[in-house]
Amino acid sequence: MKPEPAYRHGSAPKTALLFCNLGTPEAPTAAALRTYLAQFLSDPRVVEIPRLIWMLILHGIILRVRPAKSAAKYATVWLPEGSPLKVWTERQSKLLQGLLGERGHRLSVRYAMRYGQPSIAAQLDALRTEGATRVLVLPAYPQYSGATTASVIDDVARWSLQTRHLPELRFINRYYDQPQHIAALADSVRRHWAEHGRSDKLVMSFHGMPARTLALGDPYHCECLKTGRLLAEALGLSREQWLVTFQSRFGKAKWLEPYTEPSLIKLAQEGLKSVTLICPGFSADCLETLEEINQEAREAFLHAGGQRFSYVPCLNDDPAGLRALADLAEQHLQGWPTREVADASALAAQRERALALGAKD
Ligand SMILES: C=CC1=C(C)c2cc3[nH]c(cc4nc(cc5[nH]c(cc1n2)c(C)c5CCC(=O)O)C(CCC(=O)O)=C4C)c(C)c3C=C
Ligand SMILES: [Fe+2]
Ligand SMILES: [Fe+2]
Repeated sequence: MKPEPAYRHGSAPKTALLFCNLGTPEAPTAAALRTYLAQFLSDPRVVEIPRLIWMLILHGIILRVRPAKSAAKYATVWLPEGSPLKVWTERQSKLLQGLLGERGHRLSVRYAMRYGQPSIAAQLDALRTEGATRVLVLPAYPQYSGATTASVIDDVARWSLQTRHLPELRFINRYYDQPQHIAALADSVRRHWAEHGRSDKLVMSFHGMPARTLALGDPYHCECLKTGRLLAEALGLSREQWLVTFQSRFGKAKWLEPYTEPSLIKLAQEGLKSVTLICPGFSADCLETLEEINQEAREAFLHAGGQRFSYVPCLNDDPAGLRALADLAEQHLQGWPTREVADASALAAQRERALALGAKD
């Protein structure tokens, strides 16, 4: 166990919000991708193949081939400030801090990445040093899956195994069906249609998962389908006007179906002329939405005979999306009095009492 700040009598409880996203490479280079993919793909929550066999495949084949290919894709979406996923996640956490502050909450908001920097452990250490005694962990995934949400919880648990004086911990497992979240998504589609025109179909593409995880009890597939239904209902779409698909298949095994790109090609070949794409499983734009959807899938649809492909950005810094996250945080902060103004005299009296009892300050 690592050394910790000395215990201080009479410190006021302090609450923090830790906003955790997946993580991203430090640069769009093969070397940075190798480091990132090695950590990401070694997580047994992400690849559920017997360890020894998987480590041989990962280090013998994948980490020799994929880094350069993925780096080239990242280079097409990289921003002057860095990886889109990191730029958005950092901005979301700052805006969330401001929004909760405006609502009168005194709490510190930090973001962390499950893979790469800033790590969950480093941010939890920093919060402990700041004196946080209560931490609400918000994984930036609307739908729960073992590969994402549970992996964030694993990482917090790993940190807690090394920590003596633990803060109270709470976790938000999902928010896909929160009415404010669905309303923010629906509004973003309506605004997009007002600006770019409506299409024949709305395709909602979610990150895929191996199909077997559904049979093994992962709720992700159900939560994606329900997100699709709720969003379609909010937009007043009839059943033939929308479709849920799954992207980002990895490896040869069967993943959740229907797959996004083959579905778009089939739709175009059947005569569909225009399509609107949205990725409601991603809280921020990243490689998977900007490159795989807005570049690759767009090209596949147009090449197969489609005429118009329009992409609705993720909620990113959308004010309604952030208000939904702030509402969600407030709901889960209940019972933790973040609005309580620390009463200096009560605190001083508490310290006096502790000293009178002979406790060391
Ligand atoms: C190998 C298995 C993978 C599983 C299972 C998986 C699940 C999963 N991932 C996300 C969200 C994101 N994934 C992103 C990138 C990405 N995902 C995988 C593999 C699996 N994901 C890889 C190898 C990569 C890296 C890029 C590449 O080489 O293709 C990202 C984008 C990160 C970025 O830097 O922009 C996100 C976000 C979810 C939600 C999910 C399961 C529900
Ligand atoms: Fe992924
Ligand atoms: Fe991808």
